[in-house]
Amino acid sequence: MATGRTHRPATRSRGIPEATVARLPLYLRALTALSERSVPTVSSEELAAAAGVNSAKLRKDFSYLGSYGTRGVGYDVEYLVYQISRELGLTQDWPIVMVGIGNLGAALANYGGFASRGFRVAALIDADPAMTGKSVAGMAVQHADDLEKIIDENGVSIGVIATPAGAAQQVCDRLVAAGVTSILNFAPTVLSVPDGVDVRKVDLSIELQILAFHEQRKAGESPVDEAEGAVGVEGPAAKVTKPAAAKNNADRKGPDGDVPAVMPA
Ligand SMILES: NC(=O)c1ccc[n+]([C@@H]2O[C@H](COP(=O)([O-])OP(=O)(O)OC[C@H]3O[C@@H](n4cnc5c(N)ncnc54)[C@H](O)[C@@H]3O)[C@@H](O)[C@H]2O)c1
Repeated sequence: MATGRTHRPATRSRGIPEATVARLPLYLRALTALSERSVPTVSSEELAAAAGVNSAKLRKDFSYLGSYGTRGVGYDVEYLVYQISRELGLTQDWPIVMVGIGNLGAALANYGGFASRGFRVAALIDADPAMTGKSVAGMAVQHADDLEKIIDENGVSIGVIATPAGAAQQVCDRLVAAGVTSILNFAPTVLSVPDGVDVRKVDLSIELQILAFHEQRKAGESPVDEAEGAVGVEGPAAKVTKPAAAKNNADRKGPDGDVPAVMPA
């Protein structure tokens, strides 16, 4: 019988804000680096700087975990690593399946960072019969016909979709019907899922488009300059004034300024 598939993140049921949940991996990454250097304690300021977060926000975030540190000493690094890992559900094994083992799927399968963070790639699945049995990242690719069986046998609750956009919804529906309750979607399409299923979307081209927007602003070429003289450019975007755009840009920066590369679906 499959295990773990009805697990919901305890963090939400315990009332930790989503924004705090989204920062926990940043703290964990910084803390893991400290732990690897055998640093025993860290101040909120040092940890905030290492995680790229404002220190007052960090203290507030940690208060949700019931972790307040010791005045003059700071936070115990090992204990915080444990606490945050537990809060994120990383103290247990999460088998994942990847569907669509083309260029991107194969690259993801070869990425060692999943396993080191507790995500075991249980199966690689592709619909192309020519891919079946092929070795990718040391695993034999399995045919999509067996998707339901593979999910059941491995107790999978997290699926990664790296198929073409046109196939993604159908793959998603099959994953969900088979018991998957969390999906990481790389395909450039919006997925419909029933209540109780979480979808996170990664789209690097959107990130590049946002960077292009800011590059354009830095170069002092706001669309409004061109729009004013251009024919047929209308709409709210063309009405943005330069100072407002500059303010928006400034608002994005600061200690928490990075827009996460993984956007909520
Ligand atoms: N999110 C991002 O930042 C990002 C970056 C690159 C690519 N992509 C997207 O990722 C997807 C994959 O890109 P790619 O370059 O690897 O494409 P690809 O064509 O190399 O690979 C797609 C694979 O999916 C398989 N496939 C098709 N239908 C399937 C189905 N129903 N079930 C199982 N497997 C199926 C194909 O056989 C193929 O092996 C595309 O949707 C692409 O747009 C996203």
